[in-house]
Amino acid sequence: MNQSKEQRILNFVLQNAVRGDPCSVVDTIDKYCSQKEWAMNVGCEKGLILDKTVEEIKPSVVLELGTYCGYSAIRIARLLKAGARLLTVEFNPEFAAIAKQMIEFAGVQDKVNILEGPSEEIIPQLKKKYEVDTLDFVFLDHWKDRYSPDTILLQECNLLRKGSVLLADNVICPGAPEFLKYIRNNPSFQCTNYPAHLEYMEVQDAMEKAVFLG
Ligand SMILES: Cc1cc(-c2n[nH]c(CCNC(=O)c3cc(-c4ccc(F)cc4)cc(O)c3O)n2)ccn1
Ligand SMILES: [Mg+2]
Repeated sequence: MNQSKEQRILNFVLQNAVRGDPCSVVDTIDKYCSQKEWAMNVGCEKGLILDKTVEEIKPSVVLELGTYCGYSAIRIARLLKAGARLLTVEFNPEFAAIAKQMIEFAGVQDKVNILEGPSEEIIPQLKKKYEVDTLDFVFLDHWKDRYSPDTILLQECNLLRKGSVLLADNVICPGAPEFLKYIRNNPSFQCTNYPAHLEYMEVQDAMEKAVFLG
């Protein structure tokens, strides 16, 4: 049975990156996806915006929606302080299996917990099943039409506290118009837009940061 693109990306990392070195895994994925096969990793340009946000917040508990191959999970985990943890949610079992191997190869598995399933099922389980009190940082990178319903669900589940930061990928391409409308008209959020390009392409994209005001 021929390999998936995600399997090819993982194999390229296993053969070309340095085991235990998260930066080399990230750079190797970017090299493959810019030169050989496009893939929906956040990429290096938007990845720097993600890095700066994580370094600013110094979060203890992070939720990522949309793991894919684990590229942004590795970017986030490499910057987390000792004892901090990342919970990342992936809907597709094949992607989750690839991400698990990628995260282990990068050596950040002790900081990362991959939760398999749809976000709307996992979010209501975070407090009781995953012992989360509140989330310091949420990276939204999953199905774009789920960004606003899941932001509402996070509030309903009391998972946000004053100062919790949301960062959403792809608000221009593929686009999350409903989310932008919701979050920018909501007085409980302070929003900032970060124009960028779609990963590995000369196509306009942007990230949106939203700080929960409580
Ligand atoms: C419901 C639920 C869902 C998930 C979930 N897990 N994994 C994902 C991946 C979602 N990501 C994307 O679809 C995505 C797409 C593009 C893109 C594609 C094609 C183009 F032409 C241009 C741009 C670019 C990106 O940067 C993206 O992030 N969702 C997890 C849990 N619960
Ligand atoms: Mg994305």
